[in-house]
Amino acid sequence: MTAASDGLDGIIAAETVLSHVDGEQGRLIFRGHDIEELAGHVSQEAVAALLWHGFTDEAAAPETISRALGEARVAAFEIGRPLLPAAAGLTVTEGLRLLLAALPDTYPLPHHLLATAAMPVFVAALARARQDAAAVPPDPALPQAADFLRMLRGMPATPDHVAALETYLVTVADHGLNASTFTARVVASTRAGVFSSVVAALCALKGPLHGGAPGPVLDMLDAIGYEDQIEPWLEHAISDGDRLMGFGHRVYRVRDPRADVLKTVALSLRAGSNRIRFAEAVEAGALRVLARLKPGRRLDTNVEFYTALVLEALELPRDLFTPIFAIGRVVGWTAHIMEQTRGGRIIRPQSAYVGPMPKAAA
Ligand SMILES: CC(=O)SCCNC(=O)CCNC(=O)[C@H](O)C(C)(C)COP(=O)(O)OP(=O)(O)OC[C@H]1O[C@@H](n2cnc3c(N)ncnc32)[C@H](O)[C@@H]1OP(=O)(O)O
Ligand SMILES: O=C([O-])CC(=O)C(=O)O
Repeated sequence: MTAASDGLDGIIAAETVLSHVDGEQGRLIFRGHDIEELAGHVSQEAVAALLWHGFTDEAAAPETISRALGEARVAAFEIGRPLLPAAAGLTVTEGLRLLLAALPDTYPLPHHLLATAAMPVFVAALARARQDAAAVPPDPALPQAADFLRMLRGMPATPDHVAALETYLVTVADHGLNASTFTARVVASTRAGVFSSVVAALCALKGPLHGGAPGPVLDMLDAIGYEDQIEPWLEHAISDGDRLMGFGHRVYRVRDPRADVLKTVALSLRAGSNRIRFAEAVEAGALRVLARLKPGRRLDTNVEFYTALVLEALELPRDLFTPIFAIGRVVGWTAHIMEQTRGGRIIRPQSAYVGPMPKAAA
């Protein structure tokens, strides 16, 4: 047997038509479209139409999907609202895990639609419940991004906020075989169903090394505080063995293309603000420090650095960042789940046993 690959690095574990991450060129393609062609130009529903195409029975037009998601948000609200008291005392991500796990496998709506629609409904209701505010019912006529902000805030969001969130949700919709998508595909490969696969994916996303990085990015900016502290603070963090959140990637050896897409969004919301200028200085300092202290590894900015600044500019609380990532990524998860269950075999790699062998019989 060959040696194990640490972290499955470089192992190709699935064929997919959904997305391609070109780590050398810094390019991300969704089904034949560069991310720059989609983000800021199309709706989340249009990306769902693109990624789900061929896996579902319903017509793939974005308007049809928008209507179906609207109806599914109403259904999700009916399922989730009575369960909110059970989430008291949990974080929003933990509450989301609980409510998603309660989606019944027998529910008579297409499960990829209900899982996708449930995300904004549950996140908004859980965030409001935390502040003793009543859940706001969905408006099925709105697109997901606009309805999420409306359900969260209890009032319609401004067009610039809706557009910024929409761009973010499109940007993070899919990303090859990242940890959460791989998890979704493993669970789907056992035929456990869409809801179980999505719950498992959310659990993988929750970790700080994957979708949990943007909140800590802001914590890092706050902790650094002043321009003259940037490099000393970062050097100290690395010498303590910490990782700089928002930097490094398993696949990209150059800058993550989504960083520039989201930097443009952050600038559009907060042009000329001290916060963005400071973040740019921290980014530049981090790249210098990483090149100096980790010379063997090409570490660059990843999607999470400017995600943090976009979500902060949208005045969203830090503990909602991971669940909001899930509102975008569920489109990719469900597409991969459907792709995996179309004839894919159970995912079952092997391990190399390095433990002791039984003692020979005396
Ligand atoms: C949506 C997303 O999930 S994007 C990723 C979000 N996560 C983060 O931003 C967290 C910070 N980044 C990281 O922890 C990593 O870069 C990961 C998890 C994203 C990728 O990890 P891997 O490709 O497995 O890199 P690996 O863990 O093998 O690290 C290789 C070397 O680079 C170093 N390194 C990698 N990322 C960083 C970082 N952000 N800061 C400091 N050092 C780093 C490691 O310490 C290691 O060096 P060492 O061998 O001297 O210890
Ligand atoms: O691809 C990865 O490993 C992590 C990532 O950037 C994502 O999931 O968007």
